[in-house]
Amino acid sequence: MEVLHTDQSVLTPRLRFSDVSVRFGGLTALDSVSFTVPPGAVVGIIGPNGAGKTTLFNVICGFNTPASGSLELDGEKFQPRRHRLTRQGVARTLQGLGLFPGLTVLENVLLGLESTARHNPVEDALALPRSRSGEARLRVRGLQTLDDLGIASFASALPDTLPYGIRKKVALARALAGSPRLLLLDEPAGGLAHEDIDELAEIIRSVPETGCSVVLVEHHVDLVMNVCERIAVLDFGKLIADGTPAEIGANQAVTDAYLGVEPA
Ligand SMILES: Nc1ncnc2c1ncn2[C@@H]1O[C@H](COP(=O)(O)OP(=O)(O)OP(=O)(O)O)[C@@H](O)[C@H]1O
Repeated sequence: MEVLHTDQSVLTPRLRFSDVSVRFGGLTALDSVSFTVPPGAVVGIIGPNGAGKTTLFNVICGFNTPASGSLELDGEKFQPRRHRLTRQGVARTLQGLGLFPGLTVLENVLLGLESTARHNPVEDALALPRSRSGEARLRVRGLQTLDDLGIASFASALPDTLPYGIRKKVALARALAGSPRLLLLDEPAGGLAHEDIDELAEIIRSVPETGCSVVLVEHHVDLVMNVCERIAVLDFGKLIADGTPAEIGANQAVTDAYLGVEPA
């Protein structure tokens, strides 16, 4: 496949986070934080416990409203609507799995597609059930996503019967099924064995091939260093560094704040 080398700096960022501040009473969880996520890039967000990483995700998902600042998605003002996020092109995986134990793997993945499915306005107005062809299309898309992650053979299984690493992939498939523009991964390596983390790294690296950008919050620094082209570092709600993995690895302030500290 021919690879086009584009200068990312001239492209409109997939996500622009501008001067965003979030306060909880007297606590400033994010303090005028700005960074961008280029199209088709994997960007890592690291920082010690309480640095503001989850709050940053929550702003992008509309769960926390900034006191000031703004967001843009593909150059347009972005006002996240948490119940319509998938339709806005943003998907998120949770720190836990968030799978429904009573639904099969495929049914769990289809939940990720439900909210993106373009409804037929007449069917909607009359509260008619989704057409069979529409259902079939969603199932094909769900199965394709499972297949892309190498887990199509588990489509009919219940999640609790599967190893943790597979269940993690199911959660990822649910997020990817709706073909998001931006995928937020919240500590995806948590609870995974070493070999599963290597496989996860491969998957994360492959996501931009679909045109989707990734923001990765992760304590597993090796994973972040391996898969991200840029890394933003938060400490006490402030952005203390933003650069390539090599730049971040060589940054003394980052080492002091975070890299020297073994995560719990
Ligand atoms: N809803 C809330 N109400 C009050 N304080 C909050 C709330 N959510 C987060 N905080 C505080 O905001 C700060 C940032 O928290 P946040 O969870 O974003 O950090 P984090 O970097 O994700 O930490 P961790 O790595 O432990 O998940 C912390 O001091 C936290 O206690």
